[in-house]
Amino acid sequence: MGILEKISEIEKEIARTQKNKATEYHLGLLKAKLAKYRAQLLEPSKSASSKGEGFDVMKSGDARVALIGFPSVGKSTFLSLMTSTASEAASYEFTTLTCIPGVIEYKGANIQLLDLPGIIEGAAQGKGRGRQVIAVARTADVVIMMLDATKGEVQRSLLEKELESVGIRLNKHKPNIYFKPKKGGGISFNSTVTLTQCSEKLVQLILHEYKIFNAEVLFREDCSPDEFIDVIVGNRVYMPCLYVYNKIDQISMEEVDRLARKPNSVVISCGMKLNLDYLLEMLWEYLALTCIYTKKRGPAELGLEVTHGLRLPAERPDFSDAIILRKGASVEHVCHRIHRSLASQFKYALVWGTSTKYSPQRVGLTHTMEHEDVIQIVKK
Ligand SMILES: Nc1nc2c(ncn2[C@@H]2O[C@H](COP(=O)(O)OP(=O)(O)OP(=O)(O)O)[C@@H](O)[C@H]2O)c(=O)[nH]1
Ligand SMILES: [K+]
Ligand SMILES: [Mg+2]
Repeated sequence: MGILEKISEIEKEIARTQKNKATEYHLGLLKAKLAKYRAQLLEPSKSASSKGEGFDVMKSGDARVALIGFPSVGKSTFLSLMTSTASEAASYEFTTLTCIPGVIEYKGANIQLLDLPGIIEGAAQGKGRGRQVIAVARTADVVIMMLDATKGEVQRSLLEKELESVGIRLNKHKPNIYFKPKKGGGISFNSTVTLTQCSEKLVQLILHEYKIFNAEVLFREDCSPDEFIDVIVGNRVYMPCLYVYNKIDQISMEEVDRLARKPNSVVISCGMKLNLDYLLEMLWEYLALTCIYTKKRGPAELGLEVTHGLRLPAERPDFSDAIILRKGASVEHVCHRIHRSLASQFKYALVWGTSTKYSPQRVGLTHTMEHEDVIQIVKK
């Protein structure tokens, strides 16, 4: 039996097994098996033909966004609208056959936007150019799942399933489980919270399925067996995903309203250029980027003024050249971005902005920066 058949057998068995206390272990085991076979399926094949020609686009800019969706939902139209790159759009399916990069300039950041071929059900198993598309999606910071507002919700759940099956977890955080395989000592199991979905016995069963007999496991969260399997397997990608419903010019106001209220969703029309600004705002939030401006010490601050009582103006921050960092970045991150050795010469920094109580405020390397803060670094 091939792997695909094994997978479908297990999926069928899971579907027909009633979920209750008595079947809990059996189901957990089936899920562990399923994850194992899927992993085998995804192992890169040795043949060169599976390599995607035209898919190896260099990462550039401050962040990468991948456009994923069924054929003809408007991905290429969107790229051509938001960037200076033109990507062919047409009314027939599979117009786009490779990965086409463009750049969105927003709030001083360069966001790389990747247009990709449409994907269909079975993409994860290699249908169409599904595997290459999904491989690119894994490298993104945010996925935009573009949907045709005139089509039903089934497209969305099909795509979610495809991405899920290759270890991409959308809008989920990494399960808070400490897991460390050991050389001996058996399995030590602990939890800091009450567990309602996993037990020590189930955890052991799952670990045995992966031939792990010695390990330390600590649940810090009430996780499900699937989440525990994700931790064991390890190569999961936790990806923010924005669901974008395009072509709202074709549906009723009531329907637009209903879609717009869904979590993680934005409604747009590329054709009529509706709501694109709001989409950018949402995208910015999902990318969780922070712009920091630097300011040199002016002559006044260096004590060079006082000629004829004339105050020389302090140097102005350079607002044209922001340093783009991840949300939560510290002063140390800023230093590293400016120069490799700056952190080691660091004495203190002055920060103006929302991250400090006073403007400016003297801060150390561990201070957390916020969006649009201005910083001046003083060296030893
Ligand atoms: N009514 C309407 N049509 C749109 C909108 N956006 C795109 N289209 C049309 O939808 C069709 C498909 O657009 P594409 O941009 O080629 O779609 P795609 O997702 O890139 O398609 P593939 O590359 O084939 O996967 C084109 O005929 C577009 O003109 C929109 O907002 N409203
Ligand atoms: K198309
Ligand atoms: Mg296209």
